[in-house]
Amino acid sequence: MIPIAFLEYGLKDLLETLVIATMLYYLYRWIRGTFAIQAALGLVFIIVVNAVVSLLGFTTLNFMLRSVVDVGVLAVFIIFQPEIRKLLYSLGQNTSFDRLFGRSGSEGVVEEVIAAVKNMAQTKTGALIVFARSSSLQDLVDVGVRIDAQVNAQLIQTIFQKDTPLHDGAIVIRSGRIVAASCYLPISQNPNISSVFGTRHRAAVGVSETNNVFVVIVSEETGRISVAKNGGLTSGLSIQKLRAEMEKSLGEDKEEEMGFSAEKAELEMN
Ligand SMILES: Nc1ncnc2c1ncn2[C@@H]1O[C@H](COP(=O)(O)OP(=O)(O)OP(=O)(O)O)[C@@H](O)[C@H]1O
Repeated sequence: MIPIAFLEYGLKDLLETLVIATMLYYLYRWIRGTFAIQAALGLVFIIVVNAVVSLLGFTTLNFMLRSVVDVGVLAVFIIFQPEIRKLLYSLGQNTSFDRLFGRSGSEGVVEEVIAAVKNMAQTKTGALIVFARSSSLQDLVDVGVRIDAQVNAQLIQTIFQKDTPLHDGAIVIRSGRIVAASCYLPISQNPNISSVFGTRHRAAVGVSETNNVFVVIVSEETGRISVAKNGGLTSGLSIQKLRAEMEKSLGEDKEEEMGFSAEKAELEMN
């Protein structure tokens, strides 16, 4: 034990401090760049003002602010609901055995998707392709149109062909198969997404905020290729860059660890 003023600080305390510091660091990384960080700053501001008011002895103001802080715990759960859901999702997913693809065949899937994306980008055919783990996104798949087909470039292009019944919404790929089309995804409320992106891109970011997914988007307006993961969006990818991103995020090495790269994609600001 090392005495620090009136405190006895031992090895156990040091360990506890390190655990708390690590938790806070990861919490910050989690919510960095999201709406939650602004809400967190707002809460911290109220707590600081409350402390100052209390020091100055303003009793009525102190009572009012304390009441606000008292309901803060409930507010935290409401404000951070998407982040908490994402945390619980990923904890559950990282302990489960399911994987993005079976051990074999993932390379073929990547090549088929790349071939489709290349053609759709050239012809400016809008597309939204979600790679999910084997038992995830069931609620979204259920409201889409069940397909259960091998991943094939021509099939993907046919699904996203304008004026066909299935072209609206997203396709979901799980365990190397297209499981559904016309899936409706949650739209991101992140205010940092540039206004040049419409609902297709916001839906891609939205589904990646609370699920461990990798999403490929082709813009109908510009033919631009983008990817979304971990609540971030990277836009204007070349086919080579897309292949690299897919291999990095869906590749077997990462798959061994956690299925997806934990690295956060940059949120497009322009
Ligand atoms: N919540 C959603 N889930 C799945 N797909 C969606 C969702 N919202 C919109 N889409 C798809 O996006 C299309 C509309 O795209 P919109 O033009 O609004 O977005 P965008 O990001 O500007 O895309 P683009 O660059 O292709 O125009 C819809 O026709 C539909 O296919």
